[in-house]
Amino acid sequence: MINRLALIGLGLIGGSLSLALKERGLVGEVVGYSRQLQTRLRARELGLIDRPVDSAAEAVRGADVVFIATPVQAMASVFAEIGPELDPGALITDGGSVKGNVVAAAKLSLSPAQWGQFVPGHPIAGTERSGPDAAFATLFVDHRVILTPISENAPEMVTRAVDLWQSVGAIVEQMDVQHHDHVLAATSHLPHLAAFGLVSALSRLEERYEVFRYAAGGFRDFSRIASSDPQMWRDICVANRDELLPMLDHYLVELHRLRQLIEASDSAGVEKLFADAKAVRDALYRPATSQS
Ligand SMILES: NC(=O)c1ccc[n+]([C@@H]2O[C@H](COP(=O)([O-])OP(=O)(O)OC[C@H]3O[C@@H](n4cnc5c(N)ncnc54)[C@H](O)[C@@H]3O)[C@@H](O)[C@H]2O)c1
Ligand SMILES: O=C(O)C(=O)C[C@]1(C(=O)O)C=C[C@@H](O)C=C1
Repeated sequence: MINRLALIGLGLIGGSLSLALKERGLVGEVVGYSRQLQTRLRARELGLIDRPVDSAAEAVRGADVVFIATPVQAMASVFAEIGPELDPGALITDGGSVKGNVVAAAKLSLSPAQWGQFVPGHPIAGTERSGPDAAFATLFVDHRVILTPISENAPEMVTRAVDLWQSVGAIVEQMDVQHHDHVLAATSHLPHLAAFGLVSALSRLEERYEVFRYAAGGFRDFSRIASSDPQMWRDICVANRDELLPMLDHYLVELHRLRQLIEASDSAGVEKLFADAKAVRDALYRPATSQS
């Protein structure tokens, strides 16, 4: 049970965590701060927070849990602002999609005595929608949450972070910060880059209006995530560039290989590449049978 939760960033992720805790009766009061007054008022109207405040520092005063859910590059200034106001017993955690830069920002802005309180986290759950209206209470149910504890963490703080996510139905795993950023570059950051890139490329075609008029299911499925928030994805791509760029190069090599096969009218080669990819994806998303 949390007495007072400080929520910094009142959008899809922060709002959904708050709704999930409130729905289960696991939190006393939720105090919220977001940059814009309009967002804070909307968050209260939607019941995501009980009390909007005018600064991150004010939000964390007296809180026993602090959850930061702003875009990842904004977290450095948040840590700097909240540091002097944090309760020494408070758990500080976040939902950022990149962990390396967030941990570096925390270490730079919090005092070494506070490092042990910060347990970095990342819910592998989301949608292409953002802002307080996008939040919903069931977002994390049966979804993985990756915690990337740091060596300074007090074991009690890690346990509290695990309990927090499990209490809203998530499956918690732990991994090393750098490994997290490597793996997520592949399965989350690269696909978003590909989707934004495809829509951008098509929108530059002279015949774009004609092209988009006939866009159907395939384009819709592939491009859904290009409707995601540009600021959030700008921050992720820049913060994780060291892992993302080699992954992008790896993808470009594969696209180039495919291009060569098609150019050579190598039907067998094209079919094999597609069949191998289909087998991998089918295995990943095989529908559950009644026996399994
Ligand atoms: N959207 C997803 O699918 C998803 C999934 C997992 C993790 N994440 C991560 O969670 C975090 C939040 O993402 P989201 O989808 O909730 O975004 P969102 O845009 O819905 O919400 C972000 C909130 O942060 C506020 N904000 C921005 N800068 C701020 C600042 N300097 N100080 C205070 N508030 C500020 C915004 O006004 C907004 O209310 C990001 O770090 C993102 O990488 C997102
Ligand atoms: O389903 C979506 O729309 C998402 O983009 C969710 C998604 C992803 O799967 O890539 C996006 C960012 C995250 O940090 C975690 C989850």
